[in-house]
Parts: sequence; structure tokens; C-alpha cells
Amino acid sequence: MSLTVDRLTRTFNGMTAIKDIDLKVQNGEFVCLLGKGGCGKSTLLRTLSGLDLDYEGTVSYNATPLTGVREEIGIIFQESRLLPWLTVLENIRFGLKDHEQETLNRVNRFIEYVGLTGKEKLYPKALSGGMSQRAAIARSLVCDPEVLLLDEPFSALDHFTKLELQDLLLKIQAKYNTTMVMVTHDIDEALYLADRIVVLSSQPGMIKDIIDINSPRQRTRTSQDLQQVKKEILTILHV
Ligand SMILES: Nc1ncnc2c1ncn2[C@@H]1O[C@H](COP(=O)(O)OP(=O)(O)OP(=O)(O)O)[C@@H](O)[C@H]1O
Repeated sequence: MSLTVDRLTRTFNGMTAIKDIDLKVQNGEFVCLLGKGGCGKSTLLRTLSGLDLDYEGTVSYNATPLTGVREEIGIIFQESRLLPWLTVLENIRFGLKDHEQETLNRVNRFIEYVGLTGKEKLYPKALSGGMSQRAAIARSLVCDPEVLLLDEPFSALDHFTKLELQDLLLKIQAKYNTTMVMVTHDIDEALYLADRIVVLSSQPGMIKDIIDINSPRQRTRTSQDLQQVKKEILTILHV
């Protein structure tokens, strides 16, 4: 798997949201896109998903230009976007073509994997925010994605749920070697999860720095190493 962006520029009505972005995401890598509000993180992620094709430059998946959404590239948003009239189970299997027993077994395996056993028959309104995001993650995983794009998926959750779901992402990455690209404005989240942090400047959004995080996993959130990198990032962002 490779996901590559060359000289990517996206304008909205004459306003340049992101400019001249070059980025190559490697197979199995966890990349965080970090920057202040409005710097263009979500815009960049949408172009990687194939949802937005109205840009200058190129976005390639496995060396072929991306021409629209693909099954291999899943996307998870800040809100779960579950269909309210379907149960957890029905939401998770919604995108699957067949409903054979083997497929249902697979759906149930992922329900268990994300920690939703016993919640299959609930409707979204009966779920907490964390459970809803677990369901959204399972819905993506059943399609066997090579890449997961995550747009601030945990920013509406309480702190402790957020930490649990960060660990779930790392577990998924370790087990399935899923490539992850996550938008966040939470530096601690990026430091805990990322192999590389792409720091974006604002107006227009451009790559200001790319920082390799070499600390081995399982990381300690408060470690000296990570705190040192945090200082560097705050300096880069002029905070
Ligand atoms: N569909 C759109 N139409 C017009 N302007 C847009 C559109 N989408 C994004 N923008 C503008 O592009 C810029 C970048 O927005 P974007 O949402 O990508 O930033 P962001 O870094 O993800 O912000 P946040 O962290 O607040 O979610 C902003 O100025 C925003 O107003």
C-alpha cells in the first residue's frame, strides 16, 4: 500500500485552504496531521479519501491516481454517522454485499473485537459516544481496509474513553497492519499514536515540519522523550 500526495493545492472560492502539499504515507504507518483549527487538516484528509476530487496536484493510491472513494480506504469522522434506524449489528454489516453466514460471523468477530458484545441489538440513540465510535470503527474494519483515515474521531469523547479508543487503534494497527492517517489538534494524542507527525501551518495550510516519533510502543504518555518533542512542536506552532 502506498498513498502519495504531490503538489496538492485546494482552494475554495479563491481562498487557498492547503498549498503545495507533498506527502508519502508508507504501508502500516501511523501518521498524524496536526495543526491549529482551520489550517486545512480535514481538507487534506478528504482529498486522501477520494471524497473531494476538486484540487490541483495529484493524490495516488498504489501509484494510481485516486478517482473516488475505494473500499480499501475507510474513513471515520468525529461523529459516528451510524444510521439511526438500524441496530449496531445492522449498521456494521450495512456496507457488506452478502449476508451469508460466513460474513455474519465476521461481523460478530469485529463486534467482539471492538468491545460491543451484548450491544448488537441496540439502536444508535441508546449508545454512548464511545460505543458509537467503536461501532463506526467496526463498520470500517469489516470491509478489510488497508488504510483508515480518521478525522478527529475522539475529540467529542470524554478523556478516559478517548484514551481507551486510542489503544484500540494501536491494537488494530498491530494486528492488521492497517495504515492510519489521523487528523488531530491534540498534541498528546499525536505523540502517543504517531510514527510521524505532520505539522501544518495556517492560511494557507502548508507542511511546516514532519517529525518522526521513534519511541517504541507501548509508549508512556508522560515520558521525558515525548515531552521534549511536545516542546518542539509547540515552538514550531509558535505557542
Ligand atoms: N467546503 C468548503 N467551502 C469553503 N471553505 C471551506 C470548505 N471546507 C473547508 N473550508 C475552509 O478551508 C480552510 C481549512 O478548513 P479545514 O476544515 O480543512 O481545517 P481544519 O484544520 O480541519 O480545521 P478544524 O481543526 O477546525 O476542524 C478553512 O478556512 C475552512 O473555512
